[in-house]
Amino acid sequence: MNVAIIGASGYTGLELVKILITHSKFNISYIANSTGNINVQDLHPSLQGLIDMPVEIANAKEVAKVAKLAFLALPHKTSMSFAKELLDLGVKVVDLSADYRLELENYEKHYCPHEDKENISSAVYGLPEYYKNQLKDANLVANPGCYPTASLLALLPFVDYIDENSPIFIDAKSGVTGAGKKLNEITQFAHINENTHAYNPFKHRHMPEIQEKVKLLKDKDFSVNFVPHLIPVTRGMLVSVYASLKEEVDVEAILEKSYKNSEFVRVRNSAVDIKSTAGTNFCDIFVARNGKALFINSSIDNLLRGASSQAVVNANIMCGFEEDEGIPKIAYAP
Ligand SMILES: NC(=O)C1=CN([C@@H]2O[C@H](COP(=O)(O)OP(=O)(O)OC[C@H]3O[C@@H](n4cnc5c(N)ncnc54)[C@H](OP(=O)(O)O)[C@@H]3O)[C@@H](O)[C@H]2O)C=CC1
Ligand SMILES: CC(=O)N[C@@H](CCC(=O)OP(=O)(O)O)C(=O)O
Repeated sequence: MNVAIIGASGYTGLELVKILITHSKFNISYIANSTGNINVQDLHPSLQGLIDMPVEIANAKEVAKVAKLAFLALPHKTSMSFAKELLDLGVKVVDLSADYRLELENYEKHYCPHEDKENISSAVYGLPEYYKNQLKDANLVANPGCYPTASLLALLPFVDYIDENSPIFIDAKSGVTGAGKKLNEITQFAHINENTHAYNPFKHRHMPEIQEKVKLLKDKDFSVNFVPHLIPVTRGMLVSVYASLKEEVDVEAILEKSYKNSEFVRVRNSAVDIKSTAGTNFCDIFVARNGKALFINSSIDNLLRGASSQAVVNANIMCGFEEDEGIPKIAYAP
């Protein structure tokens, strides 16, 4: 099946190219960014000798001529205009941005006015462990944010057992590629090298995404206290959830049972680390309990399980292919 990658000059766009080059069912037929006029090998020298294609100036009508599905690795706000046009032209869309992740009211409260309101309700949230059936028939998939992916996979199995009257804290740490390739002050080498800090505590736009999905999936109005941190690594994300249980339950058994059929969640018997998932679609999770105090620990690669490999898993499910077709599983460790 021919597919397009729009936003191929960005960090997640490059990861999509790398995965799709060796995918046995998807064939890259169109690659674009905002300027075009370059070969993909010159855009990304790491791809030299592996793929020889022009990079186009993104144009939905041209996509529809050559591809049946498009991956949008674009900033939010930009994505929705392309998605709307592509869907009208009969092209399936996997959107890596935030544009279709939230219900309309929540989106407009935390982002901006939405320009494609009619497609929001048909978008399926692309967390395969919880939305697989809906994904099979989807034409539009909203790929989750990297922080919500790692946080929800850790938190959801325990939602029914957590005491809602005690605060729940999600402490999350991301490598700098999480911020995309554009320059900004906090991702500059001189700032983040040998440095680390929280940002947007309790105010990050992924907090409402986590809360909304807990409500939709578990019918619980949890208030989560989400604090992201930037750490001086290129890729990787570590999440630590702290909460109180209603009673002392067997948390390891709950976790095992939740993911016993999930190939891409690995239950670990000791605290997780980011190198063991870097380069893969795995989410590693560990849980521990001290009386009623609960600690859940998850790790993903922000660019892969947090974005591009999860996007390809979603596309596999949408197109009736094996879920793990072409999906990276071997970590970059050491
Ligand atoms: N980085 C991460 O870990 C994660 C990112 N995401 C989301 O995925 C999306 C992509 O992220 P990321 O790869 O990091 O972003 P980057 O900033 O690295 O890349 C953005 C891409 O979008 C392209 N682009 C921007 N505007 C246009 C336009 N008008 N027309 C065509 N192309 C355009 C850029 O092209 P050009 O070079 O021409 O400017 C570039 O290829 C974002 O929505 C992000 O929030 C989601 C989860 C994790
Ligand atoms: C380190 C860093 O800056 N991370 C980004 C999140 C990246 C991501 O996955 O978010 P979206 O897909 O919702 O953009 C941030 O905090 O905004």
